[in-house]
Amino acid sequence: MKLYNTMTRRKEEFVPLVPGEVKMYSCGPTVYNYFHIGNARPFIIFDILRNYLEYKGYKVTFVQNFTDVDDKIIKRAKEEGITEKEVADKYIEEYFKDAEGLGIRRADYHPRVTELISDIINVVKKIQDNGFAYEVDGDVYFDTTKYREYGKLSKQNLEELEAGARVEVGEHKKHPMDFALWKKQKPGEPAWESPWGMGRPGWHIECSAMSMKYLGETIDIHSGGQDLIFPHHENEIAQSEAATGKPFARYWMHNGFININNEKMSKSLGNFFTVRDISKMYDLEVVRLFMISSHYRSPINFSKDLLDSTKNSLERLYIAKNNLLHLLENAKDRDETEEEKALREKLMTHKDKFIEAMDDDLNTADAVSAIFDLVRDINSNINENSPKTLIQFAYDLYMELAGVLRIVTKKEESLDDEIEKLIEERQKARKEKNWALADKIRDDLKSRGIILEDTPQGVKWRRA
Ligand SMILES: Nc1ncnc2c1ncn2[C@@H]1O[C@H](COP(=O)(O)OP(=O)(O)OP(=O)(O)O)[C@@H](O)[C@H]1O
Ligand SMILES: [Zn+2]
Repeated sequence: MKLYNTMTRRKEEFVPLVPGEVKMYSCGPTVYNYFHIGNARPFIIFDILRNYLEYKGYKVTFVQNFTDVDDKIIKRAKEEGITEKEVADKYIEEYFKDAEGLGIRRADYHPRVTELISDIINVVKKIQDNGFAYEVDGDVYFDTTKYREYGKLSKQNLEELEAGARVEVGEHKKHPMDFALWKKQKPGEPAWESPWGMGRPGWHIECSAMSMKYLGETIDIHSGGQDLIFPHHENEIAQSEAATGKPFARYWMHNGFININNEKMSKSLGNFFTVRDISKMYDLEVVRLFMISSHYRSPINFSKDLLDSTKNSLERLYIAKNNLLHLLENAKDRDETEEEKALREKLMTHKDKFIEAMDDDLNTADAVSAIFDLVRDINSNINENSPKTLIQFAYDLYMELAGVLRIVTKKEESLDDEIEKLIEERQKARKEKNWALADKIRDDLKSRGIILEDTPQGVKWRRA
């Protein structure tokens, strides 16, 4: 498999450090809000990378952190009159709800900064002992001038960076690009004891410490959004390599942005849709399919129109799945003809295409196309006259590929049951002359592509 490595700026053959095992770390959310569609992109993409590596037979250990102490969380807690822990607990719980809706599995470890303070302090001490950090009145800074390779990920050199840098008032660092490993407590802020007095970790150090704790000093893949290349990942590399003297991560992967009107979707610009808001209008599986229909490094311009067309595409995938299930129920047991055997071969070519695409730097866009091509061939070649073995083969192949991307995962029964239940509710509302509720249920179903028809035999439904 080839992966694009930001460190070398080219696609490289992926070779894990230990054969058969992959250790990967992805920078997780700062938990002071619901996460938005832009944030969802790395969560979905790197979860798919993990699935795919497992599909290929690797044993994967995956870590994604929660930043649960930082300026934004402290601000949020003050605004709401609650503790930082309460803010973080709430949004971690909400993260898991939305992530589940998006089909994202839990990582093997989801460490939180506040639970690893002593590990973080130990890494800061190591960096200081190795001569790469200095203390000024309770703050500890990383000395960028001591780390010769500073800038190697973002391809910038220290002199140029220093020329453009600004030192904020109140900072006591020796060089403009030095950054905080440990921050002295300010009044009213959460703080922990340390060799440098009461304080809290800087942002970058948490990922170095967590990655080392759960995955070891050198890991295979480190990932996040493109905005993290500098300074976050550059600083993670400097800290980690200063602490251990070993390479920190072998492959650096970065996803492109979700934009709105060609501008990055971000909390600070206010141009974002939270996953939670979108979940009120769309099944989140639509968002997942939308996200993986582009290559992860390409920018995506987000629009509701795109979501609508993705919704229709997903519906087509479900119809094909349900057709196969219905065909299976009544299928004949008979031997396959030569032509039917040849069809198997033809269907398998789509699997080859799928794998070729995924092996080429996780090209989910082409992988999704391969699934649609497969579905097209299934629809036009498999019918009620097909033998059971062939229908089962087509169904298994389809579900195998969809399963790697974790799409088309819902069972038909559960969908049908839910619709029947809503129809009953609507009948009850009509009996009670609650026309508003009855209309609302009909319209909600319509927006999901389910059309109700009142017939003399009762209410019937069909897919639009
Ligand atoms: N518009 C976007 N498109 C793709 N990825 C994004 C986008 N915005 C943030 N990310 C990624 O989301 C992940 C979670 O980051 P985090 O919770 O720190 O969000 P953030 O950077 O604070 O968001 P914002 O930029 O909206 O303030 C990071 O990997 C980050 O690179
Ligand atoms: Zn990080």
